[in-house]
Amino acid sequence: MKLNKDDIKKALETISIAGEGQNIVDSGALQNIVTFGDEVIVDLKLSTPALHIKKRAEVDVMKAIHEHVYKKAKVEVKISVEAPQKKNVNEIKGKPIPGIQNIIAVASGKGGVGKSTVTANLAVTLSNLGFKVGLLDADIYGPSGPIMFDVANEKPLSVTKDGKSKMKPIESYGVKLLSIGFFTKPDQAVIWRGPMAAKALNQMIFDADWGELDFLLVDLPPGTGDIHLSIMQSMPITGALIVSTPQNVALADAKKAVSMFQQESINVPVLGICENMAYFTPAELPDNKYYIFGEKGAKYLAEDLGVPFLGEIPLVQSLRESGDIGRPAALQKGTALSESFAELTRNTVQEVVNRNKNLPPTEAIKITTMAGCSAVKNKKI
Ligand SMILES: Nc1ncnc2c1ncn2[C@@H]1O[C@H](COP(=O)(O)OP(=O)(O)OP(=O)(O)O)[C@@H](O)[C@H]1O
Repeated sequence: MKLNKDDIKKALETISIAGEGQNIVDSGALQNIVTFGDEVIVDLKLSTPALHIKKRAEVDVMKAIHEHVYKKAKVEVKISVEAPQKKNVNEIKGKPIPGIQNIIAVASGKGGVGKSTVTANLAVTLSNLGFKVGLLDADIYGPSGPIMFDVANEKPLSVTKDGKSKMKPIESYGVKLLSIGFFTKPDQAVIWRGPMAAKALNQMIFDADWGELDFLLVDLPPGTGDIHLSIMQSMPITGALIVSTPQNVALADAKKAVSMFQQESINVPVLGICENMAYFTPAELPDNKYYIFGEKGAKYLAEDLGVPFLGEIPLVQSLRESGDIGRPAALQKGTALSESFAELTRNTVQEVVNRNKNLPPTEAIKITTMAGCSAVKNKKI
């Protein structure tokens, strides 16, 4: 007697794994059927290691083949178990924002290392490459977005979208910008700290008319504090980019920032580390490099932590000047500086692509516990 695989498959469509609604063919549990004369081997893949469910599946398969195909068939059932990955229930993730494909948080740990300068230049370089880019300046301690984009005197207007009043980001050099700086005077910044700042940020995230964006860059305040948590609770961050100088004190804080994003309860993929102020080259000695803050410290840190190194930006007077006059230096094409930013941008985009290919899409997870917050505070970093 030669057994027919289609008959066996049909027979197996009559049974299901305990606790699952679909039959074992439709549910994907059936992996393979092999026949030799009156012998048949059925491969099943189950999502549970529970012994009684495995036993029941084995018996059901035998019964179905004996009843529907051939009652003297010699049946062997091979069962493998592949448990679905457990979700971290304490994970801190906010709601996705419709229309926004990727959200990149730019963090530094230490203040003054050039996080905002790197973010602004990354934003204009992405925009020049044809991406739709937004920048949320969430640095409540020193919002510099409005100055760096030469829009310090502007105020976001209110527009009506789908019957709701929304804040319209200010557009400059092709980048849509919202900054806590639009709503504060420099000497008032302190009042925005804490819950008020978190509330204002939420409005800039959800009550703003960002439209369609390929990338929303979020310029975080220095450190690893409450604002970081509140941003991560508010929106699903695709990945984090860490900026550091090669100096030891900055590297120690950059390490803390990496560690914060990699906390189990936060679990934001770190796209990589960018080394800012990597070296100084005087205009009159273009071949000389002076490692004022140390040599390749951030590169070595990235290697140590097993995260990508995204690029190095030199210490250049014109970069500081361009920030102060509100015209990001990367806009000036064909310079060594714009090439450094182009390299950083290419690597960052590549890491976002890798991240989206290898990891599940960012999900909206409701916060049901504050475990994440205490975990951050308790973790030795
Ligand atoms: N590579 C560079 N070459 C020259 N100047 C730089 C460079 N990077 C940043 N700067 C200057 O250093 C200063 C601090 O930079 P920036 O404000 O970007 O730092 P930050 O890390 O965002 O600071 P904060 O602590 O406010 O978040 C600014 O005056 C900026 O113009």
